Amino acid sequence: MAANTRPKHLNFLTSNAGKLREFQAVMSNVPDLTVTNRGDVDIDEIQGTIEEIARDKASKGAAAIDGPVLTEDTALEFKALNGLPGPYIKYFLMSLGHEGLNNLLAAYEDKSITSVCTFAYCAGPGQKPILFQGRTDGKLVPARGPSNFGWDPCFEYQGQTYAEMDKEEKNKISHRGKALEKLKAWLAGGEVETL
Ligand SMILES: O=c1nc[nH]c2c1ncn2[C@H]1C[C@H](O)[C@@H](COP(=O)(O)OP(=O)(O)OP(=O)(O)O)O1
Ligand SMILES: [Mg+2]
Repeated sequence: MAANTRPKHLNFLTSNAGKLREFQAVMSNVPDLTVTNRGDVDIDEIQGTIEEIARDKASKGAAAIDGPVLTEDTALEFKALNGLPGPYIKYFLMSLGHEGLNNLLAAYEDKSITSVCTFAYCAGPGQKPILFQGRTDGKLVPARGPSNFGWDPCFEYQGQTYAEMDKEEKNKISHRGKALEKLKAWLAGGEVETL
């Protein structure tokens, strides 16, 4: 896609306030870009790989609103569990809570986890989504810090949990911050790694 055909507007479909807050903090000052959000479009999420789920969600979103959309999927991979819960982390978190997530790794010495953020841009119904992915390695720990965004209190990166960091600090090193750097570079016409 030529640089001059890259979008000047992003309509981010998400019902998650934490995702939206971090997205807006990074994207609201991008030159020549406007962003909007819709949280009311219900998209059934399929089972599959992170990338399959991300593509399907963006395609369904574009069909639902009959226009261009940006969607995002977040996964949390536990190394000792060969990548699970991965894209199903939402349901694990809802059912088990922070303590239950830690219990999943009680039998394992290796507490390594990776947060994975995948933004998907779909230019309209029937168009192939373009994926921008960011990954950050960390450690699963008992909850520390404010509990206002998902599993943030349990994700430790270099001695601090995501929840203990201030917002700017998290965006600098997080899965979402890295994915948004790729998206921004692409919007500016650059060659970036997409999926
Ligand atoms: O940076 C994060 N720090 C902590 N927790 C996070 C983060 N990012 C997503 N999360 C949580 C939200 C949900 O429990 C699950 C992802 O599920 P996921 O389907 O991608 O999100 P969602 O359903 O809440 O919003 P959406 O409307 O965009 O699908 O991980
Ligand atoms: Mg979801």
